Amino acid sequence: MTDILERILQRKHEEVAERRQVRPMDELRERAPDAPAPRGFAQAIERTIAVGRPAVIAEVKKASPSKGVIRADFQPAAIALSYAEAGATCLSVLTDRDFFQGADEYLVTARANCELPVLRKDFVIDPYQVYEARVLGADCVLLIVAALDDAALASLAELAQSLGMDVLVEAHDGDELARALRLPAHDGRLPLIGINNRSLRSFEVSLDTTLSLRDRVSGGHRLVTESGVHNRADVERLRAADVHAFLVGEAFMREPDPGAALRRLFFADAAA
Ligand SMILES: O=P(O)(O)OC[C@@H](O)[C@@H](O)c1c[nH]c2ccccc12
Repeated sequence: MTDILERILQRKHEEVAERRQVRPMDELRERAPDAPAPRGFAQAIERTIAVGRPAVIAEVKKASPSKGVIRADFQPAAIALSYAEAGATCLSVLTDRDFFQGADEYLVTARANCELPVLRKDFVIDPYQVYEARVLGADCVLLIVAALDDAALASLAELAQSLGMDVLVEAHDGDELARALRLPAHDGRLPLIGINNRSLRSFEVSLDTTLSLRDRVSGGHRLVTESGVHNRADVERLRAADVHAFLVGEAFMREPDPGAALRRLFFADAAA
């Protein structure tokens, strides 16, 4: 079986090498302090949950390897605005070009068109991409446990946090979750813990992934459930299990009005 994660990571190594040629890391490092100040990604999530609302990280995603093109008429500025007006807490923007048809510009555009904190959704394997994320204005970066060894995971998380960003550390199973939970706090702030319901190896989706691991995430860690949330029953099942932060893409991106879809899924009362 072709392992999609391995293919993506192979290509990502090449891509980072290409980018370093065009724009050296020293240049990015020098520009990072001039980037727009981080908006407080984890803090926005905590504030939302503290007032009893679900924290929705709404994803701006044109296509994926498992689904192909999800949204043909793709306008990141309008999508970001629509999400913000519907009550999203944060945005997630795919920047990977070769497998998700994303772009760095989509992140810049989406962020410029609202006031929400933004996650750079990409396959981060190198400090270069962390500096790049901050220069683009990202407020949080995704780190995928399955893509990194412990040393790389810890140093990339530290770098992101030292640049003022939050980190969302993504796990798919108990072993990966244990590794994510071992990451230390930085200035008293722990990484956000993402549990991806979609296997990046087989594409299979099951909310049971989150539900079965839920109890292992406690204390100061905030759990974010990722992928495969499609209807109100899904949301209710997860909320009943004390899961209050949701990363959702496809269910919004397939609808003509993504913000209206967000409202229906999370905020409309049962009659609406
Ligand atoms: O479109 P969905 O099923 O709602 O999923 C969103 C998000 O969780 C998914 O895009 C994702 C989760 N982890 C990733 C890592 C890389 C690329 C994409 C992802």
